[in-house]
Amino acid sequence: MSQLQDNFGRRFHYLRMSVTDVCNFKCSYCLPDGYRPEGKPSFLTLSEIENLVAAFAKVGTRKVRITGGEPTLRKDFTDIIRAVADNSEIHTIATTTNGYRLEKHAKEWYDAGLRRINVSVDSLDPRMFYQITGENKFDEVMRGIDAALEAGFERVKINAVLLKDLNDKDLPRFLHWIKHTPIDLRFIELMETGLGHDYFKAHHLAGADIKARLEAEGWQYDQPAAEDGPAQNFSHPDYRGRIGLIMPYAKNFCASCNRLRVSAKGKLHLCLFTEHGVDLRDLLQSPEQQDELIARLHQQLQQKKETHYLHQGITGVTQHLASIGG
Ligand SMILES: Nc1nc2c(ncn2[C@@H]2O[C@H](COP(=O)(O)OP(=O)(O)OP(=O)(O)O)[C@@H](O)[C@H]2O)c(=O)[nH]1
Ligand SMILES: C[S@@+](CC[C@H](N)C(=O)[O-])C[C@H]1O[C@@H](n2cnc3c(N)ncnc32)[C@H](O)[C@@H]1O
Ligand code: SF4
Ligand code: SF4
Repeated sequence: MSQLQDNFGRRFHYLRMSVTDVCNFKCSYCLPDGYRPEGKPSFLTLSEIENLVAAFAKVGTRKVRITGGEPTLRKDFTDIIRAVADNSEIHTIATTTNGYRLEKHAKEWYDAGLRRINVSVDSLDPRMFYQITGENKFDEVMRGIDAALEAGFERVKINAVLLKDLNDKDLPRFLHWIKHTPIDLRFIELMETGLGHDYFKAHHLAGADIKARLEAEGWQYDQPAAEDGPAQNFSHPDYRGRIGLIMPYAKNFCASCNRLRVSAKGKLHLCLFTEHGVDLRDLLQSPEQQDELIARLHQQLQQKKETHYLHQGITGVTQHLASIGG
């Protein structure tokens, strides 16, 4: 079966699969008022997830990231990991989490087959962490990261969204942390979302400023491997950790796009900022629908645009990133 490819020659081997919209944090740039259910939510079931992953694996997906909302709030989160791990075509299983349940479950998730974990930590100052996330859980999250490092994960990455007038003084603390700790720290430029226009205006900070500071301090740009996504990575001989910058407003950011997204309600999103999602759920009900599902994926890929339209303030259907998993 042929690999998923778009009209710009980009190949898609990475699926970001959202499994819930629910979240227990209130990050000011994402869900400032917390999660608000719209009616009775009905998220992908385990068997729908199995059918989805099987079809994507058949057309070249080798990496699956389980995301959300907060994916670890799913009671069957460990079963989801196991179901993805059971597919021998998937070589990398990752998740992105706020770290809230990590301390208790890191080992269990590792044993189920999870190999990479990205944890969101927007500030190393506990008070600022509370101010940004709406949860006074800094110590728990940091203990969770220690538990992940001990459990043997291949990669532990930390995501921090760059926020003007909030965490923009935190770089020295972050650098101090990764001097002796083998984590990959990533600074993500704040992206505008449908509900985040004013917040974006107030707090957007260009990643290029951080890049210039890092280069001045001897951090070196790592040449990307062929399968790498849009982050720019840097390393330094005096530091055990590395730094990545995700700068979606930078020129050519989308040229290395290698990922597709499926929402917790089973919609395919060709871009983080697509105009609409395409329902896949009707074709997730039985393994026998796989060929039809694959045909829909190939057909949809022809519609994928070359880039996002964020520079024009067009955020598509994405009201906040919790609705699509970031
Ligand atoms: N605009 C845009 N932002 C992205 C893309 N991929 C990741 N991001 C941003 O980076 C955030 C963190 O991504 P993660 O969930 O940690 O995953 P990742 O960057 O794919 O991580 P790796 O698989 O470790 O490279 C996302 O929630 C988005 O905010 C992308 O393709 N486009
Ligand atoms: C939507 S969350 C889902 C997973 C999990 N709840 C977490 O926070 O890690 C995924 C990532 O998106 C990032 N994110 C959310 N809204 C964003 C925005 N407007 N701009 C940039 N990154 C954003 C978060 O910081 C987080 O690292
Ligand atoms: S960024 Fe993650 S933890 Fe924060 S509100 Fe959004 S989904 Fe929840
Ligand atoms: S903004 Fe859209 S096209 Fe660009 S890298 Fe992200 S998902 Fe791909």
